[in-house]
Amino acid sequence: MADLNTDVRYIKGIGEQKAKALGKLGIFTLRDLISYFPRAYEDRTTLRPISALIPGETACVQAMVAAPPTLSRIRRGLELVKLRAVDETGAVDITYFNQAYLKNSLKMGQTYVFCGRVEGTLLHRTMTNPVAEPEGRRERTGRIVPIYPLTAGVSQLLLIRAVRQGLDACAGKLSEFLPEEVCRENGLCPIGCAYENVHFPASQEALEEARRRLVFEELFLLALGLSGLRSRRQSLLVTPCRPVDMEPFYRALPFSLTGAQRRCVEEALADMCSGRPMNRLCQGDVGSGKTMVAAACVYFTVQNGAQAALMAPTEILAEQHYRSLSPLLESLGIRCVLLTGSVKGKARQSILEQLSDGTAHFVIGTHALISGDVAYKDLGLVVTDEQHRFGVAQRAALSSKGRSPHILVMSATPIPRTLALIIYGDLDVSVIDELPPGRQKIDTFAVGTGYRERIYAFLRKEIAQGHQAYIVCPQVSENEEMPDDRKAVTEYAQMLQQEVFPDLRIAFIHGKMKPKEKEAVMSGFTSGKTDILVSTTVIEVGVDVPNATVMAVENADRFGLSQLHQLRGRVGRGSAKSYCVLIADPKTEEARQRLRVIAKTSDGFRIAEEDLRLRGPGDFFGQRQHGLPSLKIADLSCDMALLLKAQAAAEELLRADPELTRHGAVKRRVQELFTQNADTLN
Ligand SMILES: Nc1ncnc2c1ncn2[C@@H]1O[C@H](COP(=O)(O)OP(=O)(O)OP(=O)(O)O)[C@@H](O)[C@H]1O
Repeated sequence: MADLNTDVRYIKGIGEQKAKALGKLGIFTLRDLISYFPRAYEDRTTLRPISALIPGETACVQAMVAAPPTLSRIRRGLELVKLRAVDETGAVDITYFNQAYLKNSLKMGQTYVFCGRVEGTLLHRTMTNPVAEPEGRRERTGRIVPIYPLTAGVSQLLLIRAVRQGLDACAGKLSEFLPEEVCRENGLCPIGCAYENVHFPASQEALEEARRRLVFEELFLLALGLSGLRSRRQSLLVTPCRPVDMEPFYRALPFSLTGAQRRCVEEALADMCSGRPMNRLCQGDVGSGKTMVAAACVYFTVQNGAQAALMAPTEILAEQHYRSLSPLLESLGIRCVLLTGSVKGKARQSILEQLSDGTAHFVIGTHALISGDVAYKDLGLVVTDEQHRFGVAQRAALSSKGRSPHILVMSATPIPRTLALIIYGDLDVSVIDELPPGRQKIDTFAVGTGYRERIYAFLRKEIAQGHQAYIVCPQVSENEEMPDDRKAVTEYAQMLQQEVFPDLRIAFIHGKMKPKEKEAVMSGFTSGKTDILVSTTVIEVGVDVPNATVMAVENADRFGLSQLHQLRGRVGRGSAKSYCVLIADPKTEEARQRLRVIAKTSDGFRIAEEDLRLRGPGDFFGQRQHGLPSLKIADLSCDMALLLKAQAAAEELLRADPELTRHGAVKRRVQELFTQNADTLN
């Protein structure tokens, strides 16, 4: 007797080799098999007569093979099977490439259903490689057919047959685990019905119902799990910070904080005084002034007698933060040090000593800050960047270095709050929804490569007025896998210097330069000694040079929306009018659309939403997921309404039964979902 944990080899037709191939898709048991959801469907319900087949459309037709199929060998590696199929309305000529066996399996006089793209003309219809099935079989035709993601050695037909058997073997074993009232209130169909129809939909409506139930279920379990993490964190106790007079800090700033910055600071300080470890995400659009919120928290922590660490995503940024924050904080009596991978030998030793004996109050660096040999006297606060995917495991690594430090995560990706709850899991969220005063809109233009001369003239004009410019240029290479951005940048900079701007000061920077070289180039640009900085996307995040007013991006169609928004955010950081020029001859409609969106939208929120819509959540999350369970069926770009419902239902259930003691089956499912990612969530 099979159950959900039975090995897939139980299925007829799945031997060692096929089982191995299925393993690559993560399918080992019958449960995995029936939870392997289609990525799309094709509605092959309607069978048309041949006379209604229109070239260019995909359609299904029921027709009889009129004469024995012929096989011809054109050359090595190219065999054609040809046949004519007829019904009472006409004929269609069908060709198969390299499927010689069909010569004998498709038999004259028998009727089949053929599905595929119709080609040719209305007078002479043809089809190439259509799916063919004897009439009445209905595995791949005559119904809504699932389309599964495949891998080598696993075909659609194999999956369709295996899933069919899997469902038949397990149908009775799928017991309902969602509480009855949750199903009722949210109008969810029963579990067995959902699994059947998500694979083999009886109708479009049944498919919708099935998907709805499974998406809800997934988001519901996720929401429950995340709440669990959150409440576990809230049960951790730390010594509450004491309130501190922040006036000296505010007075030391060259500007007053915006209302939004102040609110974020207050939310963070309240967390730190609460007696529980802070775990807060501070979200703000590019240039909204997140660094000062961090600095305020650092000041507060050090006044409380503890140390603080700021972990930047790149060395360039770590150095920039060190340059801008240390004069401010040192003037307030806070000892700041910089610790990156390139600080070595004696210097490193000395910094490590200062951190372990507490003479250094604040350390800025890269991921090296949580590496094994760094010990702190009393680490109270870690400020980090969303790019670090700072999961529970990293937090645990840090906690072992002292008490449970407060954590503040900075993010320049403004995403809807409900989504943030999922992406950032168990973090509380603050939003800086206001830019510092005096900022002007960045004028953004998308232009073709034919405009390059005019752009150079424009750069020259801006530089003549004392401003600076960035030019970002990724390599466009035949070899998509290994674009050599370094070469692109050095050659472009050389060309500009020799042929276009012999009189201007041009520098270049890329990720593969030595840290010392990078530092020298950046400080040259920051101090105004360089007019134009040619760069790869190493300058994408966080670089802050307010005197730069032009960002030109070559091959702009190669970047995603959020990335373009980040790049554009490198200008318009002071009060001078700034410009962003996107240079591209986009080849696809999607790329054109992206450039249009970025040119007319400056609101990071809308751009993030659009990005999510255009790219789909896979890519969006691919970069950002913090070790959360991956979603099998929910699509957060269009399942938002369901997400809200699932979150509400999860909260209600937890209010009634916080430990889920009365809902053992739900609890088990949550644990299963989260233990699949046990290394990051424990
Ligand atoms: N309240 C303010 N008034 C005026 N200028 C400010 C204010 N807050 C920050 N700034 C300045 O605005 C610029 C951008 O600030 P910051 O670098 O903190 O932005 P950010 O939010 O980290 O942006 P990004 O995500 O692009 O790195 C800096 O030059 C900073 O000195």
